[in-house]
Amino acid sequence: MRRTGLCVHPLDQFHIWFTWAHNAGLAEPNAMVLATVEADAGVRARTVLLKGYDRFGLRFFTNYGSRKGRALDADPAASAVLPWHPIRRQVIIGGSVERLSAEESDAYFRTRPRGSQIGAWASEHQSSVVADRAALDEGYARAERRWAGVEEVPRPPYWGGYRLRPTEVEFWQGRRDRMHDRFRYVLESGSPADGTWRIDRLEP
Ligand SMILES: Cc1cc2nc3c(=O)[nH]c(=O)nc-3n(C[C@H](O)[C@H](O)[C@H](O)COP(=O)(O)O)c2cc1C
Ligand SMILES: Cc1ncc(COP(=O)(O)O)c(CN)c1O
Repeated sequence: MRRTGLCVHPLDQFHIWFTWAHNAGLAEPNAMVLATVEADAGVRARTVLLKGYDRFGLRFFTNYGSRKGRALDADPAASAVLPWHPIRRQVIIGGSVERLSAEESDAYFRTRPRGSQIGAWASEHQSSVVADRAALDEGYARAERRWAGVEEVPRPPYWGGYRLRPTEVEFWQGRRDRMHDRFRYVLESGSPADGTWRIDRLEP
């Protein structure tokens, strides 16, 4: 990797890499490990699916009442890792999240298969303890009956998206002898979409 070959904006560079990862046939190139801060439990990470991105940030969807949802609403700081092992690449994004608008969340929810839409209603309290599989299946059947005959299952009020607004983005390309290429974009001034980004090469 060469400094001169990098895009001025990290999300433009991300687009090139994401397209490459997609075309390389990786199983789930949009799977990203999202770390959040919890008031009493430190840091916690889990995988979510990246469902869209632009210069404003990266969008993912979840249950706002889940463990991650509550963590993010109390402290919006977050970091996401896209681990593209087969192509020896990694992207790390740091920043803070904001909720998407109801319209943006509605628009995405409408694209989900009906079964997943029902599932969101059945998993109202995502991340809380459930007695057993039977209780889950009953909940799914109840939600199915509730929306039977309704052509478009509405988005549950507790379900929607977040945008991770980047302030730092690192691109990592594995190379021989552990002498990897690493370039980090840091937002120096302005907003993520149209601010000024500094680019530094890092030691591997
Ligand atoms: C590949 C993969 C993708 C996932 N994508 C999502 C997602 O987009 N949204 C989501 O809420 N959970 C997703 N999950 C489940 C989460 O990892 C997690 O178990 C769940 O959201 C509860 O997390 P929490 O208790 O930290 O809130 C995914 C899991 C895997 C393995
Ligand atoms: C619970 C949950 N919610 C949301 C998603 C996001 O993906 P999709 O909208 O494609 O279901 C996933 C993907 N694994 C998931 O497991």
